[in-house]
Amino acid sequence: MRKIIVGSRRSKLALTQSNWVIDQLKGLGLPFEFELKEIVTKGDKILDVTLSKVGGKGLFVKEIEQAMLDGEIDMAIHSMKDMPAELPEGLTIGCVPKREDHRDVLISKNHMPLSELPEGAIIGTSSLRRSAQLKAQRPDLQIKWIRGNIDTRLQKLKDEDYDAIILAAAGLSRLGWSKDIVTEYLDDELCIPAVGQGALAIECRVNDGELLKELAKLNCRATEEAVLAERAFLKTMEGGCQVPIAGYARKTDNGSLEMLALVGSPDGKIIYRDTVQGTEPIALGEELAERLSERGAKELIDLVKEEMES
Ligand SMILES: NCc1[nH]cc(CCC(=O)O)c1CC(=O)O
Repeated sequence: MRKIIVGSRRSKLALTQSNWVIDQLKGLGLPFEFELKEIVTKGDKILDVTLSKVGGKGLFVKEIEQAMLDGEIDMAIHSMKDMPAELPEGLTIGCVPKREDHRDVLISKNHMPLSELPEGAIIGTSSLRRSAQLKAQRPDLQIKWIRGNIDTRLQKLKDEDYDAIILAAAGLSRLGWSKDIVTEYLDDELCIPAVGQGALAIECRVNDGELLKELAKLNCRATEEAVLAERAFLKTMEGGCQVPIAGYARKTDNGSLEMLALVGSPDGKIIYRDTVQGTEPIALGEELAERLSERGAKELIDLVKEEMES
């Protein structure tokens, strides 16, 4: 029986996700043995620097991808939202399992929802997307960067002067946290999630036909289509992660796809958002990107990029 080497970051979330996928694949009776191999990435080593300053998204993914291209590992499980818009040549997302809850949640010290937090309350997040959307609703809020894994952030909320933090619902539930710790689920009106949030990406080599054929058994078509639309949007916007950018697509009851997206300024003063419906995922994501661009989102992105570079 072929042994599939699964590369994983060493974080608790990454290991949990990797083991979950392996269990699912075993449950589906795949004709493979699996072995988990831990890989310590650059992103895990520099946890005290703001993500967008050290190369952003690709950081956690790149070294694992290199190991796959080098044949040291055969597949890897990533949080879809950590995946850059484009994959290196030779690699592909072979399977997208069913999406978890896509929403962000607010967890506040005194269990006060966003609307009741006191004037000037301190919110912990290091996501421009989250801070821009919160500031758009509540310009008085103070954003204080917070880094570290999910458990660390929850501990910092207890120990430090944050009034609340924002986390992804999916990460919390995968790590086994009860829904009771959530103060408020942020709906799409309040905070559109990151592209891919709540979904997983199983990455492997394009030419590994044997593995690809078997991975298809765990694929969720509805999630795959939603993620295709969201990632087409991301790619067309060329946002990088210096710019608040959000996108979420879902299948509607009539079988078509509905997608909403947002691009904004980091201070939340400028927000472009729109929604489209359609049937072809990639075209849908591109259409939304073009619509936002026409209204000024592209100039905003270029402006923020220029400011970052100067
Ligand atoms: N930003 C880091 C990150 N990458 C993936 C998740 C878990 C949620 C997911 O898989 O979408 C998280 C934690 C968070 O944002 O709270």
